[in-house]
Amino acid sequence: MPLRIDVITIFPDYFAPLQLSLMGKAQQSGLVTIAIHDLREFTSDRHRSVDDTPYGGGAGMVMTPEPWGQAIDAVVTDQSTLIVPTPAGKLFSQPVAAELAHSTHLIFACGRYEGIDQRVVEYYRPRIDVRELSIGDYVLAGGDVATLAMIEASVRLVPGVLGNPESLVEESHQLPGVEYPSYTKPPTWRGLDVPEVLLSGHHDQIARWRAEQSTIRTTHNRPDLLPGS
Ligand SMILES: N#Cc1c(-c2ccc3ccn(Cc4ccncc4)c3c2)n[nH]c1N
Repeated sequence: MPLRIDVITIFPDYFAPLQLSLMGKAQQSGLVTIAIHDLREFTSDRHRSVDDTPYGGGAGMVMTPEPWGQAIDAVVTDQSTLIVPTPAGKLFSQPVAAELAHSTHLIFACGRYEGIDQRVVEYYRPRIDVRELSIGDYVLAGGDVATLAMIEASVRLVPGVLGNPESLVEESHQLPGVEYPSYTKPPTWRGLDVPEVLLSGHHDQIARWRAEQSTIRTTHNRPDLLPGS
């Protein structure tokens, strides 16, 4: 059963990259199906409006609930998980990507402006799994880039999408800490040599060196990921 993904957005063109590379191959292989829906197709006024002023005042505009209700109702099933990217969401992570990769149907609601009327989340929460997710502690202009990131991180974990599942084992955020540095040909580049141990053929020594490098890198770049931190 392929993973089905429906993306609802006012900027469908943001998702053209999903036809390329690994994401494109995943769709061609039938492991994943991705459909992009223009929210404005679900409006009923001649201006195809999707936003209005916020109750309670404040800057900016808020996306009105009805177009979202019409758009989500058009694709939702009782197997759906509704993902709402928002700066206020729980942090998206590799474990969350793994959960999404094993879902049946994901609906991404890509908001813009100051976000989507909260009643959309409130309406669907009793009916299906609803997850408000953030991709990090910085502010984007909308949910589209976050959705691209979450789709790519999740789809690459769908069994069969990656040619060599081995490559999933040693990558950052799978293992405790971050991954070791990588090198390839040429053996010397602009006077810089590849670490000799990697050319030695001694697999135990290489494994030990890589573990040391992972710890050094994690300590320097992501001490928060060190065991016991
Ligand atoms: N995931 C995620 C995000 C977003 C995000 C996601 C959806 C929307 C919809 C609208 N905006 C703009 C906005 C809204 C409220 N406050 C400030 C800006 C969004 C931002 N920003 N940063 C993240 N890590």
